[in-house]
Amino acid sequence: MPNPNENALSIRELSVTFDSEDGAFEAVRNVSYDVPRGKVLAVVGESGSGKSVTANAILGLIQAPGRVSNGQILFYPKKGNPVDITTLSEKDDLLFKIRGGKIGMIFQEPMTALSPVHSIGNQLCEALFLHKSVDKKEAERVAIEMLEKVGITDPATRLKQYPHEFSGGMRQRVVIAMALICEPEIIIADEPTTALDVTIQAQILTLLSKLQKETGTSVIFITHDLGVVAQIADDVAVMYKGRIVEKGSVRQVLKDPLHPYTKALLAAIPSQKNLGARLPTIDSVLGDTDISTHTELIEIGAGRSVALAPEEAARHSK
Ligand SMILES: Nc1ncnc2c1ncn2[C@@H]1O[C@H](COP(=O)(O)OP(=O)(O)OP(=O)(O)O)[C@@H](O)[C@H]1O
Repeated sequence: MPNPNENALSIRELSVTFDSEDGAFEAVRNVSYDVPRGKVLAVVGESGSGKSVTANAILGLIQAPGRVSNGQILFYPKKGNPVDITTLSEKDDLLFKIRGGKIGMIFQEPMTALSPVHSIGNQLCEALFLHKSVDKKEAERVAIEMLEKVGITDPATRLKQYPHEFSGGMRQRVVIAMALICEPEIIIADEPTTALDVTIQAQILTLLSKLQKETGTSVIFITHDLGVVAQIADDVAVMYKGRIVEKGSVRQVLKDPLHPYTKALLAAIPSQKNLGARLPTIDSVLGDTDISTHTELIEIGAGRSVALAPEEAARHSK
């Protein structure tokens, strides 16, 4: 499994299927994307497009009636051999090491990531005990340092407190500290600011961006908001109904979106210009455009791919 591009992770032709009495439903279809080391890849798309199911597959978290029905998820650790995560079972020690250790996770809703009955300090130290060989004193020192890094004042006192004693924004800072404390090589951030109010959202995004640059961690940032993508990401993959319909660098894709769905997502971003105006819905921008017929991604050069009719894709080829 060579890795010429220095990616931290490469997904290849991944499909995830949910079986039910009514038949099989492919929630993720033939998805391929790369997460370059030290960079931020945004995965954007509306609710139900398959962003979270893909992220769960990366962590080996697809459970029955779901299954990975095709493809590979290649993790390239900085040290050691590449691993195809789809081949690991729940009993595998390696999967345990990867989940929460090499690959950290920041969820949308901080309370799902934190236990209400344990102090913040206990939870941060527990994460360290699981993945690093440290004693209690060292774990507490690292936990205090981590809380400081995420902007929590008086960390030694805060360590003894419980999640309900923190505001929503502060709780999300704790979750970020939890995700980063084992020095993961990749962080998956699944809509990490959606549950927060707008001012706090901006603070959390700035914090994430700063920490990502300081630590050089690779990030998969899941969102439905292309506005956020512009702020935080290097590359973007746009998902629609389980497939990727366009991918490339953020600069290229936002400046010159080619797929009708990407164009519709861009039109739906609130901006200074349309402040106060009613934003168009994605369906209204798409109108009668049928975007279901061209499902294969075609490479058009400069690291960019788009699912368009071949003759149309050829017009955009560089
Ligand atoms: N456990 C499950 N059983 C059956 N179908 C599922 C299950 N989990 C997810 N799905 C389906 O897979 C599809 C993709 O869901 P997914 O959660 O990945 O979407 P998403 O793009 O992350 O949306 P959101 O932004 O709302 O989280 C959806 O149609 C969803 O209903």
